[in-house]
Amino acid sequence: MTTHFIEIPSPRPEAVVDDIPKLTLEWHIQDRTVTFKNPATKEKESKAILSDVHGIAAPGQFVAIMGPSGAGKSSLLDILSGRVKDFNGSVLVNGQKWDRRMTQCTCYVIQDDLFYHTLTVKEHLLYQADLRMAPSTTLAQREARVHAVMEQLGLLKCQDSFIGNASNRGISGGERKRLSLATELLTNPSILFVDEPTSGLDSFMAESVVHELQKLANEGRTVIATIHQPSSQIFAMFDMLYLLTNGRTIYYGKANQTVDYFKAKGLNCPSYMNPSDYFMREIIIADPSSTEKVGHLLDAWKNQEALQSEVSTEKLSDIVPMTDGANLHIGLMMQLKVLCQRNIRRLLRDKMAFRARFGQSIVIALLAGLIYLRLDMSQSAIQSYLGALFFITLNQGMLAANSEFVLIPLELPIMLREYEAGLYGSTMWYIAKNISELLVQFFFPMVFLLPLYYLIGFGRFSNDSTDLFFTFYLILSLVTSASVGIGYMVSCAVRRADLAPMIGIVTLMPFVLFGGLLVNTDDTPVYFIWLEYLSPIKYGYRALNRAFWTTIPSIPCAAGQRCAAVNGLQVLENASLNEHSLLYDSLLLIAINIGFRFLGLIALLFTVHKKK
Ligand SMILES: Nc1ncnc2c1ncn2[C@@H]1O[C@H](COP(=O)(O)OP(=O)(O)OP(=O)(O)O)[C@@H](O)[C@H]1O
Repeated sequence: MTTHFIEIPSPRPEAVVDDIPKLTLEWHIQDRTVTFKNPATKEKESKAILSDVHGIAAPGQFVAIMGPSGAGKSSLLDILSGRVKDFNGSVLVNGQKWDRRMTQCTCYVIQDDLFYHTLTVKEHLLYQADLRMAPSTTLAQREARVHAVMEQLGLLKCQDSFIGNASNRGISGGERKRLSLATELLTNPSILFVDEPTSGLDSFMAESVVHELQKLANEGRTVIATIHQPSSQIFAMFDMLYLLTNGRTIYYGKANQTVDYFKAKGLNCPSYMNPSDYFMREIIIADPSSTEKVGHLLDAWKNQEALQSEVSTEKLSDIVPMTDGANLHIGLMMQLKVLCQRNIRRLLRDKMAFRARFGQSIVIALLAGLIYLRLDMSQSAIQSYLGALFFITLNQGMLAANSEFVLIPLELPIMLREYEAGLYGSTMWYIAKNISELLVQFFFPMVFLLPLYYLIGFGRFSNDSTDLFFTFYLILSLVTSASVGIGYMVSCAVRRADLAPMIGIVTLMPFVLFGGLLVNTDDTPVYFIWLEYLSPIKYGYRALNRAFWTTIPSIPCAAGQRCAAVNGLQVLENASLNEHSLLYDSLLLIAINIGFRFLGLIALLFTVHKKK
């Protein structure tokens, strides 16, 4: 008989790990129907994406779910892993209903490997161990576990390499996939759900990742993976094959018996052809003749469907997950600490972003400093000073908000993934982000202000130039922080890196218009007054002006000349900037900052709620 398989030496049961609870998963799905709005007809439509789908996966088995595109593979995996609960039918673990405790014995390895690219492999795993492992574990135990999973998945040699991303080359695609697996293995799960572990990998990398999955199954775990176009070598590593087409099961059984099964149904896989390619071609529904052929195959499977795998006898009540069911989550303070530490480390590591922001601050400061270099105090200079102070406030506000418009949407998928894995609440992530990034909001205003202040010479007319400098610095830091608050609010609400900057600019523009220079406060239309109250630019600009002009006792005014103002106080009065004290504006900057951040949190909670 022609063989379609290549023998791959496999690390069989001698590697079985005793302390993994043995879990058998059994599913009987009558149907899963989705309702959606048809964009063409604008009508609501229902579509059955899975019907009459049954199966069983035992400990030690590596089950591959395959089928043409749209067959329902990911939908099935979502149901089996408990991510989707809206279906008719049941999913049982060792014969009992899936409960929350069991979730701790399973993991879901997603297709998109999402990481903070400036962390190293080992750092990423250590933070994950801090977040995932039971609070009763010691640091030494967590480090030992991280070392063990790195060793298990062949990541030791790249443990100190940056993970990287598309623009900063880091570890390879295969290593990223293995890192995704390693992350989930930290808690030693019994059942692994893996969504397309080989996508985007070359054949060698794909094989090495599937080999790791095979090893994990051989250790006594139940591994269920959706796989696209496996090579013959990869196909030979599957224990069980679950073939779906059009939302229905067309075959489920031993992978190495598939060829014989289909041969008996009249589909003889040609010698030396990859069996998976052959089946995919034969079970795809493309035209009326294939509809009829596939219909016969579906009926044939239905007639002989018998799930023979043995159900594990281990009782669910005896199973103690490694994460220690009673005390799964680390405390809130520990979550906050780990999230803050991780955020600070990844930000400090992002040297490119740091240099770009640093360079941007210096270049703009030098440019503005040279334009307004050592301005004299004269009637014509009043306008220039007002312009310089507005530009300084505007620049800090715009730059600070702008960078957040893009950064949060890029970070949200990582947060959502970790949130779904139950590592922390979204509020805790947001609080940690707010705290850990505060330092940055006080650093860059200093970089910007230091050269600019002395180039323009704001302190020349003051008795205490240093005091004025630090007043300027404090105001600019508060403007920066409030603008970051706007950035958080907009990006948490919009959630898309391509749209958030556009919406962000539209949000900022009214704050700029009513910032105090372009429209005199006394001339603001009544129906837009509320925008003035929310503008950090206005409070910042007004506070800077008050700090500066109160140091100007007189402005030269020649006899017969029409003078706009003869001292600083008059300038403030003419521009309607004399209404409130510096403390008042500073407190309002803090208040709107808290308000924007609070709205950002509400938007984030809404995003998370919608994802559920
Ligand atoms: N929420 C939804 N609304 C509308 N259609 C959906 C929804 N979820 C899934 N589908 C449809 O159900 C079918 C199965 O989708 P699923 O993603 O499970 O297929 P798949 O086999 O994983 O496909 P692929 O291999 O291309 O990823 C597809 O036709 C898909 O368009």
